Amino acid sequence: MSGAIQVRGLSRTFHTTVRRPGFAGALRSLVAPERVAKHAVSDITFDVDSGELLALLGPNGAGKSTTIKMLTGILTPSSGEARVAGVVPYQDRERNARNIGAVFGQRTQLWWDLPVRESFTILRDIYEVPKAEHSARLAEFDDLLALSSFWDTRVRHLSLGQRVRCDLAAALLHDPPVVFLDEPTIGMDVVVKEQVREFLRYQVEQRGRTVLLTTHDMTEVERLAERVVLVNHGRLVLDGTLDEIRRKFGSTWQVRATLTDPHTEVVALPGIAVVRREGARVVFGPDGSAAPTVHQALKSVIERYEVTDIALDEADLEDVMRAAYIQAEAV
Ligand SMILES: Nc1ncnc2c1ncn2[C@@H]1O[C@H](COP(=O)(O)OP(=O)(O)OP(=O)(O)O)[C@@H](O)[C@H]1O
Repeated sequence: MSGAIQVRGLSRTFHTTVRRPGFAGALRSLVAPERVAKHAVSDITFDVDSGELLALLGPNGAGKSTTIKMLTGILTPSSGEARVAGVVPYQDRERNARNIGAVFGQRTQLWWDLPVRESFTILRDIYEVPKAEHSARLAEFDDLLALSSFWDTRVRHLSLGQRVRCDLAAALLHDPPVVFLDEPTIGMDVVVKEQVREFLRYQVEQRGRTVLLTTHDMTEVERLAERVVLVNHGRLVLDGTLDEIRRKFGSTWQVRATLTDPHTEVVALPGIAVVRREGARVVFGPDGSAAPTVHQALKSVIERYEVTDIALDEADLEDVMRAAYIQAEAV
């Protein structure tokens, strides 16, 4: 196996009892409970390379959180195997905890009644971070996340955006090579979201951390991830770069060009059809074959024709992912 995160045939089934409706049903359930199996994650395999940010996407209930819980050692898989920085997380939780940072957007790992500063001191002692390193790291986090204005505020009094910024800093205080983020920016305003994204980009590009992120925010995916893994009903349905996914599911782009010479002969280019022509104005689109990305198409048109104006319409990532989900439903 290679990669900072290695997932092989990972599965997790939950067994729950269901209550039958009505009084008689409730009585029957008490005597003879009906057990149902929920396959939350089924036979998932993927790798995340060192220094890569991967977005794990999928509709509600697809199995993203369950996957992250297995990789952070909170849950044990029913079958399959995972390694995070060389450690099997659910077998060696303590070693795994030293190698990873985790933020679950809805929950906090900070001490509710303590000021932020004290929470950070406790974490410093737990992870045995030398004092000088701790101070240097806090200064870096403060620079990127502007934490110092609420250092002395009790965690319970922080706003959501402030609290998640503190959680991010707390998760990275012991310098873990691998970071798991489950919907880190949920409910944040756009300014704070951008601040968090900037912070994550810095952690990946400058600090070489490996990040596995789940989100329903497609702007976040576009800004941060090069590669995405899409799960649906617990199964992996797609693993590819954003460009590959756009090519597969988002073939609705158009390039609109105005030619310098309206008499230029216009022909189709590889993968690109002429959708419409009105004098100098030409609209190009994908020809249905292995179509290029909108950016490749733009380059081909500019290289081939002399134009006075060029514009592009691209299916946004929400549309692309919707098409991917719909196709996945049909499988
Ligand atoms: N402890 C549990 N017991 C029983 N079923 C569970 C348990 N945890 C999760 N599930 C079920 O497993 C499936 C996957 O849930 P999971 O939380 O992993 O989805 P998700 O992709 O993270 O969804 P969301 O985007 O809504 O957070 C769901 O059908 C959920 O109801």
